[in-house]
Amino acid sequence: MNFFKYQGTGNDFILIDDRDGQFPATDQAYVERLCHRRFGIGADGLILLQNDPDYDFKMVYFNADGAEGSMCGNGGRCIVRFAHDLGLFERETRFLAVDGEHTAVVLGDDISLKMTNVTGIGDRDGLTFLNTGSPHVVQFIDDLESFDVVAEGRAIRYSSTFQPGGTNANFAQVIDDHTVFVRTYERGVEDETYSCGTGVTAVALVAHQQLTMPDPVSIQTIGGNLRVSFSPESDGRFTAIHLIGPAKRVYEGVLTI
Ligand SMILES: N[C@H](CCC[C@H](N)C(=O)O)C(=O)O
Repeated sequence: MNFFKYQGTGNDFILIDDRDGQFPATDQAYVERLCHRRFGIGADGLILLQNDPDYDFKMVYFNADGAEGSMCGNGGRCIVRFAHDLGLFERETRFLAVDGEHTAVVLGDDISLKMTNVTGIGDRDGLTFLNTGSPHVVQFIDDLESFDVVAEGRAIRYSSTFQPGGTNANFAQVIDDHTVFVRTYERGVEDETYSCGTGVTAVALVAHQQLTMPDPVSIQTIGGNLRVSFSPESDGRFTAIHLIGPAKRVYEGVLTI
């Protein structure tokens, strides 16, 4: 079976064309092994591109621990690039993911991915929490470079407040009046990743609501730059949310395990 490796701002994924439905998707240990950086290909997650009768394709996303995850924004941009590379559409696409319908547009090196609407930004035991397709805590701090993202993120991820599912944890530092630097501890990878698409989306919306940062918000991550545009609604919801940034094929290979 062939596989492809893609990355979006350093969030890296194994992509498999599973339109024939042959991939053993229920074998969690196998997916985990493929994502392992010593025993496998190495990736933050694995994504299947499957057929769907009503859409250009369907995205099935697994975290590096082999379990099916909630929505993945960078993975969403990568599978759009993959579908484009496979010739499934020319400029605009409509696909199905775990959180429902998404549309996306190819803009040169960038993919603009429409994210699910956000119902509001809440407070859970003093922590800012929202769901952008995946659950995210957002915390603004002053010196993000020297911050212990793994220790602090893990404490939030496993705190009783967010059980049983847990949450992703994002730490953000304001760079200027429209730019934020973000580092994320990802559930399911159980480590800091170079970038998290649903996470930076969450940070942008919180930066708008709490710090009046205007649309669009520019985001810096360890793996590169993203932009998030959105429409704030009067009832606290956000619509027309777009995550915009690069997504690239890195290599292709043949599975021998
Ligand atoms: N890397 C992903 C997030 C995956 C979500 C996953 N960590 C979970 O909560 O299941 C992104 O770009 O949005």
